[in-house]
Amino acid sequence: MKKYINAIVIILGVILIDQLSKLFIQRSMELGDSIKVIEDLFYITSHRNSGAAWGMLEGQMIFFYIMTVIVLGLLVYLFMYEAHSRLMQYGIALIIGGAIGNFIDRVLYQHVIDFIDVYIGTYDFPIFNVADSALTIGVILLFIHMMKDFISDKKEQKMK
Ligand SMILES: CCC[C@@H]1OC(=O)[C@@H](C)C[C@H](C)CCCCC(=O)CCC[C@@H](CC)/C=C\C=C(/COC)CC[C@@H](O)[C@@H](O)C[C@H](O)CNC1=O
Repeated sequence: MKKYINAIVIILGVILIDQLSKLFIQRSMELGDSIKVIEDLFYITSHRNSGAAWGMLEGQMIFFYIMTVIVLGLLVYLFMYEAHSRLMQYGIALIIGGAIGNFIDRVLYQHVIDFIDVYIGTYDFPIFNVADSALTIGVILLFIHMMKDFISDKKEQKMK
């Protein structure tokens, strides 16, 4: 039962922070406005994206609705029947929160509000948001969990 409470707190927390940050950007910045936070590294730039990462599948809202519902269904199943480690539970909760955060934008505005603008060297990484960050961190946690599983399986095989 505790794992559900932790997950619900994480999911609601991600959605709240994501939606509040997007609301702030909508209310206090014009589209295209950019505020320097750290010179040549980190800017807050008001941006909209009607696609997925890197603007893929621009405007394909029906695809995004279907994809997100499938992703969410899969993740809930995984969480209920396969998530035994906290790492996996937290990873899945972060991805669910991020997916819902962007889903709310897509349903309300048919685009996603982005504002985190970072430069890696001279490369201007695609502008993203809190939901994307939660999604990406969740994906990384799941990946670490899978690697740990893989390594421990290898060790067990060696001991046999
Ligand atoms: C992060 C997933 C993207 C997010 O997927 C979602 O919503 C999910 C729930 C539903 C999609 C309909 C389906 C996922 C497609 C897979 C995908 O896209 C593979 C991506 C890999 C990823 C590693 C996991 C890299 C990183 C991306 C970026 C940096 O993220 C920190 C760039 C973000 C900017 O392009 C920004 O404009 C994007 C905009 O905010 C809309 N966001 C989405 O579509």
